[in-house]
Amino acid sequence: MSPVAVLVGPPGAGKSTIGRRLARALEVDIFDTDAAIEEETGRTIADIFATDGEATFRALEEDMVRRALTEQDGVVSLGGGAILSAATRARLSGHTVVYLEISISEGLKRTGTNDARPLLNGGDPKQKYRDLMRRRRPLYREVATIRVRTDSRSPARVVQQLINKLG
Ligand SMILES: Nc1ncnc2c1ncn2[C@@H]1O[C@H](COP(=O)(O)OP(=O)(O)O)[C@@H](O)[C@H]1O
Ligand SMILES: O=C(O)C1=C[C@@H](OP(=O)(O)O)[C@@H](O)[C@H](O)C1
Ligand SMILES: [Mg+2]
Repeated sequence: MSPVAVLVGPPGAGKSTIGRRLARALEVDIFDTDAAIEEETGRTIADIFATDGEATFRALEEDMVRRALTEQDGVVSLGGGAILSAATRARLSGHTVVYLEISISEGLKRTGTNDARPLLNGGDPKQKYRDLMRRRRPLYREVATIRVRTDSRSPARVVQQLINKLG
């Protein structure tokens, strides 16, 4: 089994939202690795970060992505930091991987100020998002086979663009 598309990109790019809508449009299942981790552990991502730390979350995430890539045949949405794992990047090779691109200013607007994304909490969110993009942009580009810009595009238009590109 292999997903029809795997969505990657920074927080706020729309991986979860576009994943759901794309799956509906293609009439396939959606599998969001963050939601699956929360379901399997019975805990929120924020709680895992706060109690066990980022390294524990990354290990759970790496394993969930590994299973998703072999067990799912619909749309798979990853968390924004999943591509930090070299093993995950290697496993993405050969898959249809969509990089949902977003500007820093729009990404910040979409993630806003809430507790759902522990990585952007505390300190200066703008600086955090900038640092995150500096480190990750080359990794998103490395794994992507398709790129779609999401700035000033409604979710419906992003999905339409994506369907055109997926062919
Ligand atoms: N193309 C878009 N235009 C405007 N808002 C969007 C778009 N895509 C997603 N959003 C909004 O941005 C927020 C973050 O989206 P989400 O799908 O959770 O992103 P991700 O999973 O990549 O972090 C949500 O409130 C969502 O409704
Ligand atoms: O960028 C990151 O490191 C993270 C992004 C989150 O997912 P989204 O990208 O769906 O917000 C979630 O996996 C976790 O909070 C860590
Ligand atoms: Mg998400």
